[in-house]
Amino acid sequence: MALAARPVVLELLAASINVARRAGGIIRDVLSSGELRTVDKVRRRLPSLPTVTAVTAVTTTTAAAAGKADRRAQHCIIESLRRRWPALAIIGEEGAIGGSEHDVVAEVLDAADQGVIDAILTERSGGCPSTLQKATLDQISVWVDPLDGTKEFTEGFPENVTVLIGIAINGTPEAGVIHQPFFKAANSVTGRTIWAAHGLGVHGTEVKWRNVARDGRIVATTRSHPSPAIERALAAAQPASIVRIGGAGNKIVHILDGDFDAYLFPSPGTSKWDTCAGEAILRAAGGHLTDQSGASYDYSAKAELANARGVVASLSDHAFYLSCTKPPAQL
Ligand SMILES: Nc1ncnc2c1ncn2[C@@H]1O[C@H](COP(=O)(O)O)[C@@H](O)[C@H]1OP(=O)(O)O
Ligand SMILES: [Mg+2]
Ligand SMILES: [Mg+2]
Ligand SMILES: [Mg+2]
Repeated sequence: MALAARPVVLELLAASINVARRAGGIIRDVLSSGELRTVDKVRRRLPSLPTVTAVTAVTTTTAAAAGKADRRAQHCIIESLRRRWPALAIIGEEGAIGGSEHDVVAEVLDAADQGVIDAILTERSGGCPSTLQKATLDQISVWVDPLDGTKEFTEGFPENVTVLIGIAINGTPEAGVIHQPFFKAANSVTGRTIWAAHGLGVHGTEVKWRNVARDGRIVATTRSHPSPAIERALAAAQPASIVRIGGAGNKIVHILDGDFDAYLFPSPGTSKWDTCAGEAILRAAGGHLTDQSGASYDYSAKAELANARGVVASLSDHAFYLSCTKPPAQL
């Protein structure tokens, strides 16, 4: 049953699911056609089995290929959305770039995606959450990271790569899409798209909460941007194990999948496009993504781009993880 007038933010969400998937296909194409080099075997920890490391050969690609994938994926996302909503505030990591018409999605609204959202709304008692119903285009800002986990993309860990599209209403992340171009599903389909909206729940994965009391804490952080503050916070968390993997979106997905409990990054380095989508999805699951003091970031179109006060993300126990990032008491 088509809704009378779909809220613009839900049309935008359905379109974002579609273009994120298309951008993922572009990234896979660039990797498969890029300059690939197979480097020596590397030992890496498996997130689901933190005490086990696997030795695998990895295929790397060049920074030029990563740049090309970044630019093409961003052009696909931003140009496709802008054709439908020319006045929409969209901020992309790669800045103002051109691109080929070939990468633009002519019809951004995929009927199937829109149908899934319509069905959720129809089944939801009370209909559409008023935050989503009332939002007007001028209140919306969209933050796009076309390829998160760039370093890992070039160093042979493509499974860390995600496409991130975050949708904020009056500066608060209310809907988001995280697409994993290299996710291998059980039915060997490549790619997975996780999305959520305020009050409509999380879709594309079944959110799992770990039993910390029984199994101990598993905490994740950066693989490629370490700092002493991060090491202090990890020590303070006294985790059963630590996972060091790339990508902001990737770490949010692993929290939702129940692979670990928190993402601790009490350092500058990430930007609004790294966290807007993940924050919206975590919030829809009942979790939190804040700065290291527990304050929310502002995602309105004119907000500062940098997450200057770090990132702490969790499904539960957020106050505990914030306490781990406190600087050592002044001696
Ligand atoms: N110092 C930094 N300089 C540039 N980007 C950073 C930095 N630290 C983090 N990022 C961005 O935040 C993401 C999460 O960080 P990490 O992977 O280290 O956990 C990175 O994938 C990268 O996004 P991107 O790859 O889109 O440039
Ligand atoms: Mg990023
Ligand atoms: Mg990026
Ligand atoms: Mg970057």
